[in-house]
Amino acid sequence: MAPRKLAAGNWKMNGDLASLSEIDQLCKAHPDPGCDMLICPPALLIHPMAASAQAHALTVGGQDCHAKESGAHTGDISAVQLRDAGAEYVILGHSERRADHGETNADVAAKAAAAHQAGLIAIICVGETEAQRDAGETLSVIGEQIAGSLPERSDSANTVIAYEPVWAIGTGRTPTNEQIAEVHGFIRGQLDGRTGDAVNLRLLYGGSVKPANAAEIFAIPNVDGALVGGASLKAADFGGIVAALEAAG
Ligand SMILES: O=C[C@H](O)COP(=O)(O)O
Repeated sequence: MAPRKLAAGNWKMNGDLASLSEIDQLCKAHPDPGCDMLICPPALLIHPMAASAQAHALTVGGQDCHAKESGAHTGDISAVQLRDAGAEYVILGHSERRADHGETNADVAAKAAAAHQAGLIAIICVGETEAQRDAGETLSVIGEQIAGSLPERSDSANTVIAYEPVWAIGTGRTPTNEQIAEVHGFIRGQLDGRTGDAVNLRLLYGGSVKPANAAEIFAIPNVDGALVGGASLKAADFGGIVAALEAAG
């Protein structure tokens, strides 16, 4: 059976305790969603959000984790600690972490292995910069990121991949449907042979997804959901994306 599609929200460094009211509204509007619904808030909000999500069909995730389980790593959070706080997923290798914190594919693979060990589902992000796309390097960059960022024993139960072209994040620009289809088809092919169940591993598209363009994006082959930034902050916007994913079936 094909896995349920996934609407994932990444709040990035936005939101506070008062923002939890958005979660209440989202859960009330979608008490029994026809897809998996996930919000990854800043770390400080994971525990209270997970507590209010407990009675609802919402899961909560982290935005990063350390590769080690514990120790002298000031300011970092381990996968085990995320799990303890109520997280079920963790986003890893987001382009903002790769750029701001110099995370390499090997770093991402080590973090993903720790996430799997802790029982978290890793959402591993890949994507090309505009310069790489213009240079015709999109597929080779993504091939390298997939090869280097997925630890051994990655499968559809513990891993999700998000394709996020760096130039589409927060810009209002999106690739053409053909460009998304090409990259998602390519990623599916790369997974074949690496995981026993490549066909079931969920591939998300991320980058300026809004209620207005969600239905069109979800109709593209091999798009199993979205990783949403700005439009995940408000219940009404994210709810519109959830509704489009439900309608896509
Ligand atoms: O993780 C989410 C992505 O970076 C997309 O962000 P955006 O929807 O604001 O473009």
